[in-house]
Amino acid sequence: METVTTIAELRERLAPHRRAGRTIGFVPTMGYLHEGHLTLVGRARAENEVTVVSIFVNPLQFGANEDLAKYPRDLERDSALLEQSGVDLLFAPTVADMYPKPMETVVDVPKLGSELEGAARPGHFAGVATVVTKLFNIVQPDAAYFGEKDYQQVAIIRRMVEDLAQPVKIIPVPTVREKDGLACSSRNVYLSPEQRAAAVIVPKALDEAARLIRSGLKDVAAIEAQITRFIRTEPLAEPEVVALRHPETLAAIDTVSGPVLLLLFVRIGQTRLLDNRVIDIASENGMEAA
Ligand SMILES: Nc1ncnc2c1ncn2[C@@H]1O[C@H](COP(=O)(O)OP(=O)(O)OP(=O)(O)O)[C@@H](O)[C@H]1O
Ligand SMILES: CC(C)(CO)[C@@H](O)C(=O)[O-]
Ligand code: BAL
Repeated sequence: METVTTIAELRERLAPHRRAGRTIGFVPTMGYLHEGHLTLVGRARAENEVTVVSIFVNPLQFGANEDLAKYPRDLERDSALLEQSGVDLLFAPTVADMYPKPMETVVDVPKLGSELEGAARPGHFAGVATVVTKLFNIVQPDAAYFGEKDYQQVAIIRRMVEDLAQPVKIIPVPTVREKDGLACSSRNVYLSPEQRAAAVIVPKALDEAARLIRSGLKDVAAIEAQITRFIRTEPLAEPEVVALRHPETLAAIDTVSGPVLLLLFVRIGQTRLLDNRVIDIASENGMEAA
């Protein structure tokens, strides 16, 4: 594996691969890698001839009072993990490499980006769409891999790629979880042992919603209210977003009449945990019948 830090160097290293017509798979990350990231890398490697991973903690997607300065970083450990995983190129630019001038240009998907997690983090998704577009322009991958844990992020990136005809295939990858069900996340490291134990309420709330829907509850407001109460049974947990939505459009719905997305954004102390599940009772029943 080779590590490069500048846009020019990365383009230079990729040029021979591109001339040889090799397919390029790309995994954008903010580093402090865990099993979730390594699963994306595994998919990229299996499906492409060349694998590029980026590690860049993007200031554009952090609000003024967020954790940009304390976001966990360990490039040495990350490089070793990526090397072991068979990655070809690691792109690890500094902020000055990525943004030599203050950015004037913004890519925004304002409707999808301003609600749910976007309402709690104004400007966040414009920062994500802008850096992902810039990274796509630098790497020019055939396929890019994103975790479904960040469900709204995947929806926004898909829409951006479609609207702007960006020539890249977006591949969503299912959420990788710890043994007790908590989704792997770099920010889990912020949790004290007591908060880490409390965090299991998040995947449990996904199970509880599936149970309520399976039992025949269809009224979305009633299910959201019950899940909010369920999360609050854990005194350390404060639900910020509990939303049942259409799984493809993320549109609000009144009644469960097919597959639904439950999206959760839960604060434990200062740490916000994100999780979601698509609940599809018809297909569960179909599987039972098969
Ligand atoms: N548990 C997971 N399973 C699968 N993919 C994941 C998981 N966690 C993160 N990813 C994906 O890895 C990519 C890089 O994410 P990022 O570096 O922000 O990690 P993260 O763990 O989500 O960090 P954070 O704690 O900041 O949310 C994103 O596409 C993200 O969706
Ligand atoms: C896609 C991404 C790397 C853009 O900074 C980030 O939002 C993330 O890690 O999910
Ligand atoms: N996991 C998405 C990146 C962020 O929270 O800023």
